[in-house]
Amino acid sequence: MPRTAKLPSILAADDDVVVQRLVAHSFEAAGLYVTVYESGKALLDNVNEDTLVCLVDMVMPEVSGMDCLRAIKKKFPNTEVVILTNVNDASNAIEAMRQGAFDYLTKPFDPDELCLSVRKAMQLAKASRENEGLREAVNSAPSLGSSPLVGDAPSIARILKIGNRIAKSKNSVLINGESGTGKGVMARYLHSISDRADKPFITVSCPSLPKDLLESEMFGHEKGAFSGAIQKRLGKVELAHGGTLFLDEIGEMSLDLQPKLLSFIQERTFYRVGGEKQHEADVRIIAATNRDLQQMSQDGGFREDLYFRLNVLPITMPPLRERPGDTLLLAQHFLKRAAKREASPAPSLSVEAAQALQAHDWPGNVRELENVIERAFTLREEEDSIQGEDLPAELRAAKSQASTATPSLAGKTLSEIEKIAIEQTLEHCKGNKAESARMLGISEKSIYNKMKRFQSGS
Ligand SMILES: Nc1ncnc2c1ncn2[C@@H]1O[C@H](COP(=O)(O)OP(=O)(O)OP(=O)(O)O)[C@@H](O)[C@H]1O
Repeated sequence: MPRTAKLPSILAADDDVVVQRLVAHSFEAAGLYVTVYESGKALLDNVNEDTLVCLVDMVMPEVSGMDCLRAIKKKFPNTEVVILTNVNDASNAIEAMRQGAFDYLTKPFDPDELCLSVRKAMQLAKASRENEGLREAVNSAPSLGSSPLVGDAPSIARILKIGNRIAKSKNSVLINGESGTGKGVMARYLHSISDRADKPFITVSCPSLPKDLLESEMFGHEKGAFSGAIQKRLGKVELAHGGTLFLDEIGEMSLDLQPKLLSFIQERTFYRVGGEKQHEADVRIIAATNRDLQQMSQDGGFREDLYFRLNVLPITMPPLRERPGDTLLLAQHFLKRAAKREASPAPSLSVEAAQALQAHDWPGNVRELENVIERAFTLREEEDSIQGEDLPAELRAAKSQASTATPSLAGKTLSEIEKIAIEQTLEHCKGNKAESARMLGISEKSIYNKMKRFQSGS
């Protein structure tokens, strides 16, 4: 018999009654609605195109988790499947990932990790219904050597929404944001959901070359154009023909080269260095910067006309400290990625480590988080978990400062402690109730109800 059935978006199947209960409780506590079945067959009888995610035990009599996975993916490719396995079943789990499972978790599972994984799977399932092409972007587009775009903060969701429209346009995009916020990831994502996705995505890193070489890097050169130009070389503009040219750190481009780029954007024509023949290339420009180009153009450091041409479709990547809910999501993602690379189960994050990650300000944004997690994964003391001590000292210090700032909870009632936790989380999330709910592991509705109760003093 199904245990809970409010919304049909998540289905689960496990033949073990204890696991059935645990799954139902974990989801309920996280504000997610699930219907739990006692067999793979019962689940397959009930799955339909509205099902976002199925959580299936790998080993079940008659219809196994793998059978469920194959049947679901064949009939409902936009339904995501998360597999539950035993620790010693890693090779099957890897096979399941190859067959299109979204994720696998080993038993005994951590309820937070389970809910996080299922939420991510739901996010992907919803997004791929809106846009079939998104799957590649979220699950990684190997041909681009890119990262998937992970994040479900409202600010990121808004960007993804406008991103779907921006991707279809031919106009230039300017991605602003602090270093490490994922401007490059966003550029690849836009390319991967555009109708140029099967054409090249070529990056030019503007600060990496002296200005003369940058012109040749972009537009190519003819043989003998300068000493060292022993043969003709195609530029990145030509290599990107039909696709996207990503100009990283455009604010570093010299004023001498900027008119040539402007002319290319306007006319789609260019000359190779040392050449007299005009060439054409059909290229969509995406530029990124961590500098204030508008201010630079007012101060004369960047051409204003080029700024306007680039800034037709602006996107701003929010810093990680403004989307604290994404910190753990990204941390889990980097852990899973590292674990998959080594074909081992992903270690969990201890409460202490998770708190330290959330207390940190992340001046280096996602790149800094990625490095911290990679380091912790490699140096961890315990095989199956990341502890506070596995993190760099400055993160542990930030956490202990945060905890000394917390008022003592001794002598308070549970209800008072709950109130403090909710108020502090809301403050941490700048009043964002959806993010706070996710962090606290309760539903947004529970936050509203509890706040109402606190206000009425009951
Ligand atoms: N949303 C995200 N999901 C997954 N990985 C991310 C995300 N955002 C950033 N990263 C990872 O963080 C690192 C930095 O990202 P990226 O290079 O895109 O940032 P950037 O803003 O372009 O940085 P810079 O301004 O220094 O060039 C990369 O390794 C990238 O894979």
